Amino acid sequence: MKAPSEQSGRYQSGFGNEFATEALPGALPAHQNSPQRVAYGLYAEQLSGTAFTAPRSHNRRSWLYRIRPAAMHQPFQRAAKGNGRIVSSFDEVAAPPNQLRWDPLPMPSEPTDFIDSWVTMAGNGNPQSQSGNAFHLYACNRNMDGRYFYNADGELLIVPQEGRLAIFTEFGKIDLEPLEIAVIPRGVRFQVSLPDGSARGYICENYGALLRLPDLGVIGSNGLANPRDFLTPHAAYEDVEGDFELVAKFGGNLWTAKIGHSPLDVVAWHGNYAPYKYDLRHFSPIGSIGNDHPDPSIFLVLQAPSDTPGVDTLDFVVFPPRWLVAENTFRPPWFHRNVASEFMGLITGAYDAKAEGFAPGGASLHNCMTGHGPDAATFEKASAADTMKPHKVDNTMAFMFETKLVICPTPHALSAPQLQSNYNECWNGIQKHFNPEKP
Ligand SMILES: O=C(O)Cc1cc(O)ccc1O
Ligand SMILES: [Fe+2]
Repeated sequence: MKAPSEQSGRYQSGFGNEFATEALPGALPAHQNSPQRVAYGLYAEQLSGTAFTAPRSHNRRSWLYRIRPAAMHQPFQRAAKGNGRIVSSFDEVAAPPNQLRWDPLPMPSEPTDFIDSWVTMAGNGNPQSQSGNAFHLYACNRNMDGRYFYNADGELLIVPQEGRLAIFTEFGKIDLEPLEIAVIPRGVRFQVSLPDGSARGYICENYGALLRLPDLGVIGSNGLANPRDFLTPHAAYEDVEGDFELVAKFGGNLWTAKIGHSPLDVVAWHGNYAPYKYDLRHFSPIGSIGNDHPDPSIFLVLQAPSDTPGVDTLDFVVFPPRWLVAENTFRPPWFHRNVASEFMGLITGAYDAKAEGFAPGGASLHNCMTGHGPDAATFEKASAADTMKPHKVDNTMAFMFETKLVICPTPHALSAPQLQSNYNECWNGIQKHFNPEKP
């Protein structure tokens, strides 16, 4: 049998469960958290993800039984900010109300690991006030050998677009591929390797309330993202010593500390604060079976609520393969302006509102009250389509990070060569069809 650190991910199913898992039999203490002496000479340590006094329904914490406590490392020093393009404050440039769209990031020309490859495209709020979010892209081609990372600023929602990620966390191993997502909670240490040699995707850093499954209201007790499809790893650890580096993102800055052992040394853990993954192909969409295109809130996977009921600081929404059957209806997304701001990405295929120009790995930003919707080609096609026939939107997976907060692009995003200077022209070909003589 392989050593626990060499095994690939093994999972427990459910969202926010009270999980219990041990890589060695009897490593978890029974009926208590902090015995005088822990089995196997392990140290007990609590990791809290919410205030100690948070209501039970939202309270998240886990107990970790580890070879050495997390406190054991050299002092942190300020580190270069990865590739210099990680940003956590969003007031450097005035956010334009223009529609913005970017081509995919190219793979790096130099060996670059997951952490060093982040490019912040946009965001709002800041980690110090624990509100808002940042939207990053990554494109990397090197394993994090000897490097470990944690983010004190927010939980990370990782959306791979190309190439698998092997994420070894304190809580166990997550194997992630495009069309799956992972959430790494604030504070959890991890290391990313690239089984395919390179990888590209999107990261949402959520400074606000923890992501949770939305209420389903009149939909009932099933549908959308079902809790049993969320997978949390079983405990897995490595017991290795060496000249390693622990990188922390704290207060918007990257910090680095020497560490003489792997911090992925948790032999057993229990609790409800842990990383998880979810396969977007398991999403069970709800749609219109009569007429009219519904609001995109029907595609909500996870939400980070604000203090105002019904208003979120972050909604993660997917546009999965599905049948369109609404009759006498313009079936793609309609023209619209919202109070919410929308940062979109595409994992595979094409998005049904955009015939051209929105490439897998690319991104778009439509801020609050900025007019957008189907491009001219999509409008013409869908206006003439036969809606007596069902149509399958297939081989696609687009997604949206949507927030009540204005999304400010970073200076880099506004000057990047990937910015499409002619994006707004996709609406220029829209014809005037108005004829007061012809109802
Ligand atoms: O393409 C977009 O802009 C996202 C979106 C999709 C939809 O079906 C309705 C509203 C909306 O903002
Ligand atoms: Fe929109």
